[in-house]
Amino acid sequence: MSLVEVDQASKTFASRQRGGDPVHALRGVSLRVEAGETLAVIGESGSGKSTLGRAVLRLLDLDSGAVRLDGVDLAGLSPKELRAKRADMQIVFQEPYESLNPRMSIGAIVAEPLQIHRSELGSSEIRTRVKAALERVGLSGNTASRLPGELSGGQQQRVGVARAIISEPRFVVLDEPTSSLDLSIRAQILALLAEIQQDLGLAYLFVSHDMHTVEKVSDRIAVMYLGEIVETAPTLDLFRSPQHAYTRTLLSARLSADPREKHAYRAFEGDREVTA
Ligand SMILES: Nc1ncnc2c1ncn2[C@@H]1O[C@H](COP(=O)(O)OP(=O)(O)OP(=O)(O)O)[C@@H](O)[C@H]1O
Repeated sequence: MSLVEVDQASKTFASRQRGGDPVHALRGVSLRVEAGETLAVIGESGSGKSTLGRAVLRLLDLDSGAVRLDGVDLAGLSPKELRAKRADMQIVFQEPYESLNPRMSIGAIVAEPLQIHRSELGSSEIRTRVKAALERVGLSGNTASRLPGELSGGQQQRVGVARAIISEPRFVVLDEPTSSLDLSIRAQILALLAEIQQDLGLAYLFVSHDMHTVEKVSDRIAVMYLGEIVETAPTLDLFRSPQHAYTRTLLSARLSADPREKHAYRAFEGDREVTA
């Protein structure tokens, strides 16, 4: 049994445009995440990566399919049981500032998961743990009294990481955790995430559109294209011998993550590119 198992997950959204076609964000996606590993999910913008990350944590409901943590189907849990499971699975978002309540102190933001999942802890124990979590991510304990707007982007993302790890999860979804940051800061946050993974034995689902990043951080890579996983392989194998045409296109660096570019008109069927 794997730590996280996703079986045949499907999700369709009504179009955001009036009269538009429904969007099949996930089409029968299956994957496994083992304890302590990093599985990267890579694909261009709109391929369904964030939807998958949220569905895995049951932050949104699937139309069909199942997500299991330790073999337990999350859809079968009561709200109370799901809350308890959430201590074990957390998320770090792409835009740190948007994911932090601007009116809450950093201390209150980082303490929140403990207040939800460990309500038996007293306030002085919570303060001690918040300080330790902030220090663990390279921030001083007195950052707790500051507001998100007073911090740099990199510091804000460190707060996002502290909030994700304070409940001692075993699985964290990293939804493009560095793509809004400057290049020099990106490397620091990636190094921090790797250290924390080692220390805590965490498993990551690392959502990204950037092959260079996932090459550095992942044990295995799942490639998403139009709501489907077209290929999953250990990182080295995927780079050495990509099986699917879309993976080869991603690797050839002809493809950027910008959907306005020409590649958006490329199409892939089975394992080959179909040119119009
Ligand atoms: N709540 C929603 N309502 C309607 N459509 C949605 C909703 N959420 C996502 N979508 C659509 O589903 C598809 C997949 O979106 P998703 O955000 O999962 O892709 P992504 O690969 O994470 O892209 P990005 O890297 O741009 O975030 C897109 O076409 C998106 O517009």
